[in-house]
Amino acid sequence: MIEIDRITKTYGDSTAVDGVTMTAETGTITVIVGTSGSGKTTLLRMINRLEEPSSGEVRINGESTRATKPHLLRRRIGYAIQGHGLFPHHTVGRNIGAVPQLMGWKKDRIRARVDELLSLFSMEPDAFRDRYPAELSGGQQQRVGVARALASRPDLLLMDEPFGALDPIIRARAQDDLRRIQRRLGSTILLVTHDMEEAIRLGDRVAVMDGGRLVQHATPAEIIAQPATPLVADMVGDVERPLRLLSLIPLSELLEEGTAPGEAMPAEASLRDALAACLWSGRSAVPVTVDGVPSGRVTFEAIRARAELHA
Ligand SMILES: Nc1ncnc2c1ncn2[C@@H]1O[C@H](COP(=O)(O)OP(=O)(O)OP(=O)(O)O)[C@@H](O)[C@H]1O
Repeated sequence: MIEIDRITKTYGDSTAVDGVTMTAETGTITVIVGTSGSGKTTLLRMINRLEEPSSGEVRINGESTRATKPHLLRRRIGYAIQGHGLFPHHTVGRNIGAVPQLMGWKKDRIRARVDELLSLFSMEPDAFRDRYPAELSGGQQQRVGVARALASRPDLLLMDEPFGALDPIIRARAQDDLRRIQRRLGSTILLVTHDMEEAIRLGDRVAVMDGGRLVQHATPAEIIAQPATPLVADMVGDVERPLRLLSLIPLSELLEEGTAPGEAMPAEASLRDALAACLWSGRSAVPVTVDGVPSGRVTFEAIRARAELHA
């Protein structure tokens, strides 16, 4: 469990983080979201003591971070940043194995860990282990950056805009991967983003920062249903944009051949209605009629892909 206890950071007269208190349970993802300058990065960097708090403290599993030397603390806490920060002259394998090596793991154990992580991120170990970062695509570099941060099974993984540089479609895949791997490994993650949609998609809990303060800390469903401040409401409003756009597009646009179970919908109905029908009834597609005649189907996957184009 991570306990952030009345933590504050001031620079001269200005307060970057103002008395933030919150708890993150082990094995969960907490997403810290807020506009530029709201103090997210400063809050994150106080957890691994890249910044020292002006007051307050952080406890990891009951132990104050002040009790551990910063460089030792940082070996226990993974850190992944936008633009991945890979060592350009080291292979993918050496990059991922960097922290285990510092911790004195045996070669075989490091190798096994590197291969396990590459496989988890859908990168064939034999094909990628010995490549250099420059020989990878942006998305692959980003995955290696996250794999490196996870390599030593840290108590905690801090991620600062880890997907900020990725285009929206790859980004959605990267988020899905992270979620799957986090569940599999049981990692505890604190992730910073300015993107409320990412927060809602990834977070077990979402922490919204505004002007250095924590203005809401709740589940994604609570944030959507009961935004605590007008700013949170605005941020949530942006998320609905893809949904609003789906409500303007008729089923006829994504009509494909095939059948689907359940009640049919007319081709003039909106993608939003079909999405709701799929989610509500647990179907992966709905049958569609044109002028009352069964004429094919629209799949959940196709709607989702379309929504992502507008994200
Ligand atoms: N080293 C520093 N010296 C002085 N002021 C700083 C320093 N670091 C951050 N600040 C100020 O603290 C405030 C919070 O910055 P921080 O980087 O934590 O915000 P953020 O929410 O992460 O923003 P962004 O999304 O733009 O990265 C800002 O007003 C920033 O200018």
